[in-house]
Amino acid sequence: MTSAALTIAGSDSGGGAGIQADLKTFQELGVFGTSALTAITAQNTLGVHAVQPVDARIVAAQIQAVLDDLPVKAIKTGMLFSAEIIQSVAHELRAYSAIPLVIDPVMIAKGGASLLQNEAVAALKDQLLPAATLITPNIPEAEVLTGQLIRSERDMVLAANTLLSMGCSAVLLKGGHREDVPYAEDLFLTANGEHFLMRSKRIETRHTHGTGCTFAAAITAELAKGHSLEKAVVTAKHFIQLAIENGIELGQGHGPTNHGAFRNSGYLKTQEVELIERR
Ligand SMILES: Nc1ncnc2c1ncn2[C@@H]1O[C@H](COP(=O)(O)OP(=O)(O)O)[C@@H](O)[C@H]1O
Ligand SMILES: Cc1ncc(COP(=O)(O)OP(=O)(O)O)c(N)n1
Repeated sequence: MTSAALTIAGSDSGGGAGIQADLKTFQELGVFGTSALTAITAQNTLGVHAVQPVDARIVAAQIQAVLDDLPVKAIKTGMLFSAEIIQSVAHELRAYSAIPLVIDPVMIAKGGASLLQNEAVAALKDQLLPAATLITPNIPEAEVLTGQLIRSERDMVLAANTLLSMGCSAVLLKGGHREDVPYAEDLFLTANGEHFLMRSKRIETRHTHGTGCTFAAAITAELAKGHSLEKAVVTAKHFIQLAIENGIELGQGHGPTNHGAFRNSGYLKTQEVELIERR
């Protein structure tokens, strides 16, 4: 039977991030995509022009409708916007704790627009993070969640450990925002003590819109297919590397990545990703 995955996220009218990126990624990786919309953004490659949150009761109803009927094998959250929506999502997912949950704690879009209200950070930490199989913060998000500055690989390890202490089962701290190194390096750490770095060549490109959403969606799709968390994060790193490398020439700002590049490569993993076991 085909596996389904559920994304609980905001809509990006420009198609590069949010629910659109998630559904394209699910499709590319052979998983049936389902969705619960949390917010509508008027957005393009230049930035976010407007945000309209969806009523928390409608968010809950969408989640119920999907989970009541479809064979969802993994769930991802993206833009959640408010404490009310977070509360409603946490409540709905409580009965489905056996399904792997990937939380991408989306806070700020590349153009600087806020996608999570400041007063919702506490709700995210208290109500949702402890339920996560994996959280995938970027460096600014990890700094907000931990209150720690992250400027080096050592800082990444310290912050990832602080995030684990908040109750999630594993952390993938994404290093795309680090400016001190010529590579894009992400740290994976589990509550069982497993840890490794995934390092890839940093690509000089404007096509980085939706990289975080796409990466977390690829992990979710691989989990939905039954792969282990470790295998899922590695395949997803290859997926995002190829998607960035083959970015699509659209828009005037931060252009979209190419969700079809991994399939077009014959699902081949790229030589650009190196796995580094940490001592
Ligand atoms: N210029 C780049 N070249 C290669 N990989 C990148 C680049 N920018 C980001 N990445 C990778 O894309 C993924 C998403 O990371 P990041 O950009 O940090 O997240 P977000 O989109 O949430 O800010 C990570 O695997 C990161 O290492
Ligand atoms: C609707 C919506 N959700 C999430 C994001 C942020 O996506 P991300 O992958 O972090 O990429 P950038 O916005 O940083 O390019 C979004 N923009 N819109």
